[in-house]
Formats: sequence, structure tokens, C-alpha cells
Amino acid sequence: MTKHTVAVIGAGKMGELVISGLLRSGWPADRLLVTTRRAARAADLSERYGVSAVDNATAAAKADILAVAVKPQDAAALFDEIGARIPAGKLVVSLCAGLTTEFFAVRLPEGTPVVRVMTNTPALVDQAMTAISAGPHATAEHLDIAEEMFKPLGATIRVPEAQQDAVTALSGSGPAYFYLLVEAMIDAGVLLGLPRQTAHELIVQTAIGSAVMLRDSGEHPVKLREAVTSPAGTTIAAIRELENHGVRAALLTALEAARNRARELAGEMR
Ligand SMILES: NC(=O)C1=CN([C@@H]2O[C@H](COP(=O)(O)OP(=O)(O)OC[C@H]3O[C@@H](n4cnc5c(N)ncnc54)[C@H](OP(=O)(O)O)[C@@H]3O)[C@@H](O)[C@H]2O)C=CC1
Ligand SMILES: O=C(O)[C@@H]1CCC=N1
Repeated sequence: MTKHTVAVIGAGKMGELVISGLLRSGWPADRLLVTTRRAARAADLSERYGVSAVDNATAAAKADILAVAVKPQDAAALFDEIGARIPAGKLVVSLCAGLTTEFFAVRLPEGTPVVRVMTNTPALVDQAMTAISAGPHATAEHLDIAEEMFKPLGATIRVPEAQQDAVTALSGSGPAYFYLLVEAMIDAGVLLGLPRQTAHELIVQTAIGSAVMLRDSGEHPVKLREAVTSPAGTTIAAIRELENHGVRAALLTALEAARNRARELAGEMR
């Protein structure tokens, strides 16, 4: 069992996912702290998860690992408040989109190790995809600690930090693209005259079945798609329309826009 105490600084949506995932994995509640901006939010988290809510300075003093889960736009103010007061020997793990480890390093006492992670909301069901990168002063041991934190929430991968903005565009934002697709396909079912609930059931189970096949069959997605696409059949009629409407090109451009936005966030917060 871990000997580390984690403080989630800014326990909003992602921070809560980390807390609940760690608790599900058996991380002791007395080794978890949260900080929030609003007292009501702190009380709610303490009541539901049995973790202590403290102020940022107390978290920085008491925890071994500071998991930074504020919005990128709030990170500079947070580190103006506590950065210089973080004692030596702490590990800072940033969950923030776009922000580089250098952003934190210059706001922290010299030598403070920083690890950058990009996770995603399926952490709620222990199916997150979390990419982990070493920043300044982060050793293999620090990466192991970050992995110990995020492994219970799903899959983990280590990537060079230079790839983190692309990772954010793919897996960080990725669940939103799939939900949009599912939402549109359910609407299509309604257009075709199905009750909304029936369309919902059909599409959600089809999404789950397709995802499990992608993960477990070992087949390339092209092969899996070809197996569904009969000559002169229904699927190819739909695929022609998807290609006519530039869905493939739209995805390329969309994910590039997400990557660019991550870069912009870093620039805006410098
Ligand atoms: N949502 C997602 O799918 C993903 C988000 N991320 C990253 O995770 C981070 C958090 O995102 P998300 O959880 O969605 O955002 P939320 O707004 O839900 O959570 C951020 C929380 O931080 C609190 N906060 C802000 N400033 C402070 C402060 N100085 N001290 C204490 N608490 C503070 C906010 O309080 P208040 O509620 O009062 O504003 C809020 O509750 C972001 O950096 C984002 O880029 C990464 C991957 C996926
Ligand atoms: O939209 C965002 O900025 C965050 C980061 C990745 C997913 N959500």
C-alpha cells in the first residue's frame, strides 16, 4: 500500500475523478487531501469521500504529491499564492491541458520535480487513458509514483512531453468526440422513426461492442470496418455519404485545432 499522501489541488470534475478512483483502488482516505475554492464544495467532497479538505498552503505542507487539477487559466494565480512556499521534496503532478512542466518549474523552488499527465473522464469507470511525461527534475521513481496514482483509473502510457498537446487532442478530449458521434447517431435513429430510447439502446451497445472488438480482436480498424461493409449493401451507402461530407477530413482538422488550442493555452498562461 502506498506511503504517499496526495493532495488534489482544485478538486473539480477531474480532481474528484482522481479522488474517487484512488479510493476505489484502496488508497487510504487519510492519505488524500483536497483543496477547493468554495467551502460548500469542500464540505460536499469531505462528506461523500471521507477525505480532509484543507487550504492550499496546508496541502502543500502536508502532502508528498500535489496533483494540480485547476483549469489552466487558474494555475498562475494558484502558484503565485503557493509556489514559493512549497517545501522541498514534494512532487508536483499537473493534470492541466497545455501547461508545460516548465510553466510550473519556474514557479517552484529550484529542484522540485514536475510530472505532467493527461488523463480523461472514463476514469469514472476505471477506463481512463492517462499519458505520463517527465518534466524537470523528475526521475524514474517520480514517474513510477505518477503511474501508481493513475493505473487504478485505467490504462497508462509514458510519452515525451513534446507529445502531450497531441495526446490532449486525441485522448484527453477524445471522449467528447465519441459522445457527439453517439448523440448524432441517436438523432439519426429518431429521424428514421425509432423511439429515442430504442435508438439510444441500439447505438450505445453498438459503441460498446465496437470498442471491445477494437481492443480485444487485435485487428486493424480498417479490417473491422470492411467486415461490416457488404458489396452493394447498406453500410457502403452510408460510408459514401460520410466521405461526401468530409467526416475524415473534419476529424483531422478538428484534432489539429484541439492540439493548437492546447499550445495557445500554454502561450496565454506564460
Ligand atoms: N474535463 C476533462 O475532461 C479534462 C480536464 N483536464 C484538465 O484538468 C483540469 C481540471 O479540469 P476540470 O476538472 O474539468 O475543471 P473544473 O473547473 O471542474 O475543476 C477545477 C477546480 O479547481 C478549483 N480551483 C480553481 N482555482 C483554485 C484555487 N486557487 N484553489 C483551489 N481550487 C481552485 C475550481 O473551483 P471553482 O469550482 O470555484 O471554480 C474548480 O472546482 C484542467 O486543467 C483541464 O485542462 C484534463 C483532461 C480531461
Ligand atoms: O477541453 C479541455 O480543455 C479539457 C482538456 C482535455 C479535455 N478537456
